[in-house]
Amino acid sequence: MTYTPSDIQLPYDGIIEYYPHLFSKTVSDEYFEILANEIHWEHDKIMMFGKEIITKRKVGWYGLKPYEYTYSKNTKVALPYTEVLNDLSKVVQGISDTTFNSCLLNYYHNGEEGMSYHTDNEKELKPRGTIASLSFGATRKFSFKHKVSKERIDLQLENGTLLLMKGEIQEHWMHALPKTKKVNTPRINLTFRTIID
Ligand SMILES: O=C(O)CCC(=O)C(=O)O
Ligand SMILES: [Fe+2]
Repeated sequence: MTYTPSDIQLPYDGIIEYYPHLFSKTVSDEYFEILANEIHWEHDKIMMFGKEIITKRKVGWYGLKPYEYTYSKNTKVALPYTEVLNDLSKVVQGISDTTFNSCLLNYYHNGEEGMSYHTDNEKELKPRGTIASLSFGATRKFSFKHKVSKERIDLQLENGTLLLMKGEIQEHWMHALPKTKKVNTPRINLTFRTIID
């Protein structure tokens, strides 16, 4: 099966590929349930204004090896892929023509949980490596903001959507999952990544 991305693009300095309905609603709902139940979800610790904060959002970190991943001065050791993570990894690898070895998962209980502007440029990651982001559950707005021009591009990430972030994008564009009072249901996001071995 070949998949065609939508024609949504960043105007310059990086590439996205956006696949609005990679999975049907039925299949996506099944993935949501399995991931909600089987992932070892933990609250995340981040540094904010020099203080350690425990997020309401929960995270999971999985890999083909027990990779260590440090962000905001917090180190996590990857758990082994589950069967579903293995299946999803194969699907996104086929579409993106990339080999991933790890997956960061985020569980947002509702719209009051989000992620502020950042780039996925941790030193463990392969430079300019593609990142594949799968979304299940509630539709949420996802925003890109250019570091210099401040131009903003918004997408809606629906249940069963795939977003690829490619090339130099992390050097020039930040991304965020803005908080919103309009969403009362949970969302799970998976970002498949390549850690340098
Ligand atoms: O939940 C999302 O869509 C974004 C997650 C994200 O940016 C990250 O995990 O680095
Ligand atoms: Fe990110």
